[in-house]
Amino acid sequence: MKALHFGAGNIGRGFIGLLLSQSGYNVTFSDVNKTLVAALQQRGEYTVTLANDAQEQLQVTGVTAIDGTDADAVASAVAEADLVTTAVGVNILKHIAAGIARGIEKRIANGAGQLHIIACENAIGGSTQLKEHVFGHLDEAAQAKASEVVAFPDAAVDRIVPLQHHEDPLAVTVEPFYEWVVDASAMFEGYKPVEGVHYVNHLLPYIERKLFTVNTGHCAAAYLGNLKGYETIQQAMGDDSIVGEVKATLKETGAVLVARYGFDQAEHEKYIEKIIGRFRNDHLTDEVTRVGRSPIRKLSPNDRLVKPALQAHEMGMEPKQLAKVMAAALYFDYADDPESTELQQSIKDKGAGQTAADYTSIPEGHPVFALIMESYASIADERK
Ligand SMILES: NC(=O)C1=CN([C@@H]2O[C@H](COP(=O)(O)OP(=O)(O)OC[C@H]3O[C@@H](n4cnc5c(N)ncnc54)[C@H](O)[C@@H]3O)[C@@H](O)[C@H]2O)C=CC1
Ligand SMILES: O=P(O)(O)OC[C@H]1O[C@](O)(CO)[C@@H](O)[C@@H]1O
Repeated sequence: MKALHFGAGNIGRGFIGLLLSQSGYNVTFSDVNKTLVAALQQRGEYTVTLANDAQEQLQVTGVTAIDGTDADAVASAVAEADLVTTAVGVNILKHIAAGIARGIEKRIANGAGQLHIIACENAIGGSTQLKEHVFGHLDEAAQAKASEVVAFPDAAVDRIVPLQHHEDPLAVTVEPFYEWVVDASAMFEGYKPVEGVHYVNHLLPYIERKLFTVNTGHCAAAYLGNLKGYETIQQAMGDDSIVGEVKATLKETGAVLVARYGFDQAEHEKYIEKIIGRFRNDHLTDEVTRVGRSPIRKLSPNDRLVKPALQAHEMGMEPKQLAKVMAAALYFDYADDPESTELQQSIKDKGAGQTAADYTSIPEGHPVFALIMESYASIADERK
C-alpha cells in the first residue's frame, strides 16, 4: 500500500509518517525542502525518538520523497497513492491543491480506485478547505467524477513536536502522547483503518476540544511567557502565575466546551490537567516563538482564541482571560515570523485597536473587543 504525505516536517515525519508506516504503508513524502527530500531519497529511513525517560527509538523504514515543486512527480504520486495525507500548515494547502487536482484527473483517466485525502493541520475543517482549493482547479465534469472517487474527511491531530536541533536532518523527537481523530462519516464504505487512528462519526466536538484546549492553552503559555521574557514553554510553565493564567484560560474554553458538547465536567478537568503536564514535559525544549508562531492565523475568527471567546460571550460569560491572551498575542514581536512582523507593522501604522479589529474580525464596540483593548492597555502600563 502506498501513502503520499505532503510535508516531511515535524508532524509529517514524527507523527503521520510514523503511524502510516506502522500500518504497513510505504510512505512517499512530498516536500519543497531539498535537504529533507534528498536525505529521504538516499536513506529511505529515519529515527523517531520518544521524549520520555526511556528515550525509546522507533525506526521508520521503506520511505522516500519527491520534490514538491515537481508538478509531474506530484500528480503521478497522487494518481498512484492508496491514501493521501498532509501536514504542511493550513495556509499552505492552497499551494499543494493544483498538484492534487492534476493527480485526481490522472486517477480518473486511469480508472484508479477510491481515495481518501486527509489534511492533518491545526484547523477546523482542514480537509474540507483543501477540497475547496482542489476543486477550484477542476472543471465541472471533473468535479462530479472526483466527488464519486475522492473523499476529504476532516481530522484532528495532536502530538507536540518542537523544532528539531539534531545534526541528522531526518531525526525527530516527539512527545509520547498522540491523538489522530478522523471523520468516518465522510469516508467511503469499507475503508482500511490506519492503526492508531480514532474514527468517529461526529468530529466537531473532538476538533474543538483539541483546538480550544491544547492549542488555546499552548498559545496562552507562549504569548504570556513571551511577555515575561521566557524563551521556552518549559520555562514559562515553571512560573506558577503563568500556569494559573493558562488554567484560567482553559476554564473559560472548558465552560464553553462542556456546555456545547455535554462533556463530563470532571473528565474535562482531567483532560486539562493531562495537557498541562504535556506542556511541562522537560524532555522537550519548545521555544515560545514556535508555539506562538503565525499570530495572525491564531487571532483569526475561526481559530483557538476568537471562536471560543465569542462563543463564551454568546453564552453570557465574560471571556476576560481569552481576551488577555489575544492582547498578549498583539505584543508577539518576532522578526523571523512574517505574520508577527505584519502584525507589528499594522500596530505601528493603524494602532492596536484597528489591528485587533482587522485580524480578529471582532467589531469595535463589541464587549469582547473592549476586553481585549482593556488588557492591551494594562499590559502597556506594566511594560512602562
Ligand atoms: N508541530 C506540532 O507540534 C504540531 C503541528 N500541527 C500542525 O501540523 C502542520 C505542520 O506543522 P509542523 O510539522 O510543525 O511544521 P513543519 O514546518 O515542521 O513542517 C511543514 C513542512 O511542510 C513543508 N512544505 C511547505 N510547503 C510545502 C509544499 N508546497 N509542498 C510540500 N511540502 C511543503 C515544509 O518544507 C515543511 O517540511 C501545521 O498545520 C501545524 O499546525 C498539528 C499538531 C502538532
Ligand atoms: O502551527 P500551530 O497551530 O501552532 O501548531 C502547533 C501546535 O500544535 C500542537 O502540537 C498541539 O497539538 C502544539 O504543540 C503547538 O502549539
